[in-house]
Amino acid sequence: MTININPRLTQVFRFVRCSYADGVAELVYAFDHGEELIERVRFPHAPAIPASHQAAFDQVLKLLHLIAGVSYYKAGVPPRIEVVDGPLDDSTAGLLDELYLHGLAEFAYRNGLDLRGRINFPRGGAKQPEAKALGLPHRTLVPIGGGKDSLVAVEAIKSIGGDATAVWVGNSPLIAACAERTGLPMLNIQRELAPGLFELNRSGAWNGHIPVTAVNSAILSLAAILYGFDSIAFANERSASAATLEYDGQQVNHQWSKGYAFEQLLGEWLQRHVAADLAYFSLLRPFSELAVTRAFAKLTPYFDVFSSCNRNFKILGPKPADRWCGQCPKCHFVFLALAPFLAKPRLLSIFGRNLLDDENLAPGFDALLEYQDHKPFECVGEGAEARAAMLALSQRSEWQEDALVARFIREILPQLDAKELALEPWLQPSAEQRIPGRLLPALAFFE
Ligand SMILES: CC(=O)N[C@H]1[C@@H](OP(=O)(O)OP(=O)(O)OC[C@H]2O[C@@H](n3ccc(=O)[nH]c3=O)[C@H](O)[C@@H]2O)O[C@H](CO)[C@@H](O)[C@@H]1O[C@H](C)C(=O)N[C@@H](C)C(=O)N[C@@H](CCC(=O)O)C(=O)O
Ligand SMILES: Nc1ncnc2c1ncn2[C@@H]1O[C@H](COP(=O)(O)OP(=O)(O)OP(=O)(O)O)[C@@H](O)[C@H]1O
Repeated sequence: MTININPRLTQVFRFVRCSYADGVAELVYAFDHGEELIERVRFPHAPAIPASHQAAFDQVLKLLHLIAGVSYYKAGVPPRIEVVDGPLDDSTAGLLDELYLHGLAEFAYRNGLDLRGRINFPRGGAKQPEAKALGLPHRTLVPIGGGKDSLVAVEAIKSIGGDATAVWVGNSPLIAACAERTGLPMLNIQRELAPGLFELNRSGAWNGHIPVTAVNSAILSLAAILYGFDSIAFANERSASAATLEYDGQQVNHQWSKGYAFEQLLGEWLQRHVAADLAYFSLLRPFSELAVTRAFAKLTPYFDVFSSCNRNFKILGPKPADRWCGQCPKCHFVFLALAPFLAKPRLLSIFGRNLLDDENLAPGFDALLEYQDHKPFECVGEGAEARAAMLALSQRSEWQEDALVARFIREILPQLDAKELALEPWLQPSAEQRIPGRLLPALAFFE
């Protein structure tokens, strides 16, 4: 198929239709009346949908269609959004307006666009009846991302004997290896972006970051209804709610759909519109990145399979030769955040090198510390927690002489207020969370 359209010049982004049959969801979009862009999500060994769950399933399928549209909408950001099925009820339109505005905030900032006032999902459709409980089985889907966070969530749930399944979207062998290592039952859902999107990208469409956690969340919500799970336990830490930067009065957060605002919006929408007994939440919400890395440092069986380096997860193009590229902000941050909690030789054996002894990486670590730069557009912790980790290392003889720790002691530390650099407060949980009561005992894993 050849897409003969410049999406930047289009007037309308259309949610054309969505359907589901035999384990495959089809999500169809178009710009103006141009060719259809079809994304497919494949659910393996999909059981028949019980009649009592059909309405709930249809609701989530529609929401998935609306959420996954963000990958295509961003290619053109035309002035109008049309939902061919008719206008949405106000609460659904509100959720989508928020998701597209904040989830695309980094995309807009980096492309010099201002999406405020531009994203208006059609509203005014009939109010939906309140969803009832479906009697979903007490089982938890635990999404696996290949990195440390989801593995900590897995082990916390295992520590209380929770009935859990490791689930992932896409065909990353690295994620599959992590899922296998958990020893849990596994579920791998495939997602195929419309090939036309890559053509549009090649011919000059707008491109940039999208809130991919929202897409994965909608896919897993559909899986929960389809296979019968009453809970979806993401591993999004507290630090994910902190903005990357502020620009023209707007917060820009690379991780917006990992943050608490989105968790509340989607979690409440699912309980109201889909099933009163479906819980969507993050098990790691009370914890900072440093509290999570401290917990992960004890999980040695995962050290030779996990990677937080996002370069492994590209759909197109080459993957890094090593699990850790060593060049990106995720590699830098995870190295720094694990260092206070792991024996140095162990850490170096995970990464295959000492990133803190490489002067060429100074700009990368400076950005993490928010020193002369803003936090990188990546899934990294807050600047203040990176500074706390660096201070902890600067007080340890085995790290003090490494190039970037020595530079921190010499150049950066004198400009900081030492009282604000303690590590201990970062290890304390905060109260903000939406974890269901039956899984709350899993938090003891972090003590
Ligand atoms: C792996 C990665 O980081 N990809 C980002 C990168 O994409 P790139 O062009 O280098 O290659 P591909 O990943 O192969 O993607 C090709 C194009 O496909 C489009 N696309 C891809 C996935 C998708 O869900 N929707 C899409 O539209 C896009 O046009 C790609 O160019 O750069 C892109 C542009 O900035 C990013 O959009 C790619 O990010 C992926 C969506 C992705 O999965 N990224 C996660 C690793 C990620 O950023 N996770 C965040 C979660 C934050 C959140 O709020 O959800 C995090 O870890 O902080
Ligand atoms: N392909 C995927 N399929 C399902 N869930 C995913 C996928 N990628 C990421 N996630 C989930 O999204 C959330 C955020 O991802 P994130 O990358 O922060 O976590 P992680 O990979 O577990 O840890 P790390 O921060 O070390 O990369 C986690 O709950 C993770 O499991």
